[in-house]
Amino acid sequence: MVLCPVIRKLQHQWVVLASASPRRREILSQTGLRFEVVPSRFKENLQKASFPTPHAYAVETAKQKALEVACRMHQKDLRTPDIVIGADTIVTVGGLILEKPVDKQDAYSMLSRLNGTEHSVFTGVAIVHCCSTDGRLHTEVTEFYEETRVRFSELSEELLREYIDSGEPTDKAGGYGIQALGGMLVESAHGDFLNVVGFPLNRFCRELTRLYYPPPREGPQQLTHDPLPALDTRDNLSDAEGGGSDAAQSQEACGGRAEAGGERTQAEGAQEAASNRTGDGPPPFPIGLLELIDGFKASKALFTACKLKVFDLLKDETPLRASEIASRFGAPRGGVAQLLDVCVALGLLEKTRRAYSNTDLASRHLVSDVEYSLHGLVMHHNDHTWNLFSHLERAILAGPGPGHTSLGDKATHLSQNSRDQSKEATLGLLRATHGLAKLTARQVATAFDLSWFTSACHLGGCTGALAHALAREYPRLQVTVFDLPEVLEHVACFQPEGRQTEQIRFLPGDFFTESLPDADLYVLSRILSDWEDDKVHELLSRISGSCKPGGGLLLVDTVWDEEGPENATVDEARRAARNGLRRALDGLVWPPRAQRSLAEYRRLLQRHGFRDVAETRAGDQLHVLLGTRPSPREAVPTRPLRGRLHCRDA
Ligand SMILES: O=c1[nH]cc([C@@H]2O[C@H](COP(=O)(O)OP(=O)(O)OP(=O)(O)O)[C@@H](O)[C@H]2O)c(=O)[nH]1
Repeated sequence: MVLCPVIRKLQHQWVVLASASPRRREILSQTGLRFEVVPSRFKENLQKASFPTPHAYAVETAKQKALEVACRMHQKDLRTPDIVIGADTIVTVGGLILEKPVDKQDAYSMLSRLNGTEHSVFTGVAIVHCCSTDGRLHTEVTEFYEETRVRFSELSEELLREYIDSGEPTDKAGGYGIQALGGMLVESAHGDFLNVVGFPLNRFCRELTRLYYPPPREGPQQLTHDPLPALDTRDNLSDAEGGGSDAAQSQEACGGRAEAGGERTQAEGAQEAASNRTGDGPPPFPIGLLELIDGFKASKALFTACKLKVFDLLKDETPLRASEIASRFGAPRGGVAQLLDVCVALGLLEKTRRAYSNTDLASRHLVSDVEYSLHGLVMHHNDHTWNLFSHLERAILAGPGPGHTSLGDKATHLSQNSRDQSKEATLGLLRATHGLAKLTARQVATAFDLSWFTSACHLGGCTGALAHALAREYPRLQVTVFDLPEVLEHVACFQPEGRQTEQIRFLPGDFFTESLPDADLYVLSRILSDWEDDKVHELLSRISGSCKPGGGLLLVDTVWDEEGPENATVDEARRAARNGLRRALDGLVWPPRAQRSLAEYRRLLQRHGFRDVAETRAGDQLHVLLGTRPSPREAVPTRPLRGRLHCRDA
């Protein structure tokens, strides 16, 4: 029986469910819809960290599952389904995304995390309308997600073990099936029950209704196809290539109009435009805009928790209650408990049985004395950047120009103005830059094979984070860190213990006025973008003058024309856009940095006598160029360890 009228509208459409989940098949078949099942081969391996929210990740995975099936069917059958439906269910707790457990141990750690606490279940769904013109597949994607809040009661170890032994957790997101034995674990569920089971049926029907019965004066979205008879289940669609797919593959093969996750569908745009034109009813709730309006509060909560050293208090892994944490600060419990709960919601803390502990993310980066701590960076933003941005309007209205004292004059690179800074301020800046430098140091050190250099000089090398990575990668290399005396007087506390210390020496000096130490390889990391052209030429000509034939210059910096790598995946393109946004935001309060394009950096190196300029990336934000001074006999080969040689000069 078909209760939902919109399902009747689909009676003559060829509908495909791109899922191997028996639960999804069962739920969807309850609508009376006739559909075929073609399990997706999309490998669920999108970078979770690159998504702003867990549900954006689930939606994008659902979309890629559906697109992979649409493309495969189009290619193999030369018959295109009308509609392909994909879904992905995840569980989120304490900032972590849990999918299906890989084994019993994984199931145990998932269920232990969920024990006695509340978590969210998100199912992302993509409805892909397909049509084929001139042999090309065109797709129109509608995507949405549903959230259900589920609370587990306090469960005994024995119960968890028995439940895991039942085998039920294996193919279930978060390691439990609410519809079966797992129902015993659940104290309460707020929201759509079927959403937890794997498919938010109610929301699905509402979305179809919205698509097929749009508001008055907006004609229904017409997709004209030859009606095809609905077919029976056909799990094994042949595929000569075999294997799975990834995001880039499915988008490219489709050649369609699939948008990146989180963006509005055309139908939503049309609906909003229609309601704006006619004034019928309120426009759609602008959730993205409201998140943007509130975004600063989340940053400030993180800053405050770092300032209070909440994550340091919890670093020894003994969970503490709000009252215990409050008493360490000598503060009333109420406000502290609220801050801690906000940190839980932000994925920085976990809360179990009313006690708080650090998430992995916080243990790794927010404790002040761990190897990859970003605590210094957070404090720098709290103590300086925050104030600068509160004067943003003044900075913009005053604008650049003669006599312009930009708000951020004091915050540029250490080597420019550290003489003016108090010791505490210098130390704060060193902590901020050290954290970031450590995170990228290994990628920079291995961007090219530098093993034939025996001595390197890192100009403006600050705390020696990159020097240590170079020494670790190249045991024959002696590295000199050359920086201002007032910088080097603070670096002792940043030095790790270990063998590489013998390979490194710190030499005080000013690279504009004093002779540069001898070295085969000079390194400049994030220096040139702090200086205007005349100073850059001065510095490069000094390096070129000191560099022996066969020696090299390794240049590391951000570039303004970043577009992500060639054939960038959706993730990479998004990251590049975010880096651009970050730079643009900084440009609002700091004096405009001398951002250069990759081609400009390459030309700068060439102009100062460096040849065979090779270029690659190090992580998300940095580009690395290596140029060599020609030796009289032969050019020194440059071999990237990874990545591609994008440009080689004759
Ligand atoms: O309470 C329950 N929670 C979750 C489930 C089932 O868990 C899986 C979730 O995994 P995923 O979304 O990746 O889907 P797959 O099973 O891998 O199938 P696809 O081919 O669509 O990727 C899902 O099957 C839920 O039904 C449950 O049963 N109960």
